[in-house]
Amino acid sequence: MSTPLIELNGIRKTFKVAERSAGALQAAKSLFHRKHRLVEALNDISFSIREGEIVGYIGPNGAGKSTTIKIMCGILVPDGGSCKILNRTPWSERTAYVGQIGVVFGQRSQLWWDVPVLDSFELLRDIYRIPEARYRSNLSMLTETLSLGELLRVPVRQLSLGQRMRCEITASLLHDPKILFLDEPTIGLDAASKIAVRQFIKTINREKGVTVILTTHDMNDIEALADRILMIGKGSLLYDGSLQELRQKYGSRRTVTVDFLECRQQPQIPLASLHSWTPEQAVFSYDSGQFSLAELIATVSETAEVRDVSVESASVDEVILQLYREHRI
Ligand SMILES: Nc1ncnc2c1ncn2[C@@H]1O[C@H](COP(=O)(O)OP(=O)(O)OP(=O)(O)O)[C@@H](O)[C@H]1O
Repeated sequence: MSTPLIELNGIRKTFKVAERSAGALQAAKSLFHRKHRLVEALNDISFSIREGEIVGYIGPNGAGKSTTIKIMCGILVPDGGSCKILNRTPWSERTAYVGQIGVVFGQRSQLWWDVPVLDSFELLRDIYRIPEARYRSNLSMLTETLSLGELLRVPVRQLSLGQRMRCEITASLLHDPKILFLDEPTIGLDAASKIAVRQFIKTINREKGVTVILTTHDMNDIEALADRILMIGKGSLLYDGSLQELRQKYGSRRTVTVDFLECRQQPQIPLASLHSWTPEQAVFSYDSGQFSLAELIATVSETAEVRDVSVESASVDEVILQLYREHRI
């Protein structure tokens, strides 16, 4: 087995935050006696990632995802622990390191706001010292795949969010990075742009072997992309495994809608929860590990004649929510 490309061991990070008092008098007092509190953003985070993986880094708001990504990109220095990526320590070997990674922060831009997109790309070419031939071929591949076309001549501030995001992704890949860090890459995008971005991420992973680490709150991103999920909560790593394993563990809940010709009596099914009931329709949820749909229908049919049945499995959001609940985060 190949050695890990990314290795974090016991990473810790605490932020010191100034406390503000309410009211003018208290605010004036706090100018002289400033109170601080400590926010433990990361507490002993360890994981390793191999070349070619697509890893979804998930967790609720404030869990520590962005802090971890910033440490892995060399933007933040942890208080403790070690982080080796491509055999380098990101924050202490930044100059040599940044040429090997690509970074997209969905909420922040790496492009120069007032100049046409192409000027930003050319600046990046000079910063990363990308040979002209490689720059041209990468730019033409990315322009075509991400349908940039006319956008290249437009100043960044005039782009829509979806257009800008496609340009950000291009900017992060011009220098052929080995690893791509994506912090909420589909935030605010419309359905078509989300699908285009996801497909593109898959393509560069498959065709160029780029290792991808992405944080997201959109579980469809995870479903479409991630081979593996790392889940963080209150600064600690709580889950490392596949979505498939999670589905097996938490995804056995089913919602069943039963249409009746006429049901005069409230249907009762042991071990299933009845959510709603009218003489025409009843909605239940049940655990498919406990009994089968056939058994459920047979029991309901004892009460009234069944006209139609539809079943829904738990969505990825529901599966992830159950995982959050189990860990009380
Ligand atoms: N620069 C900072 N100064 C003070 N506290 C910070 C700073 N950056 C992050 N924090 C705190 O550290 C914790 C983790 O924040 P982080 O941004 O890593 O979470 P996140 O998982 O990315 O959240 P979200 O999903 O909301 O973006 C939070 O409590 C946050 O308030």
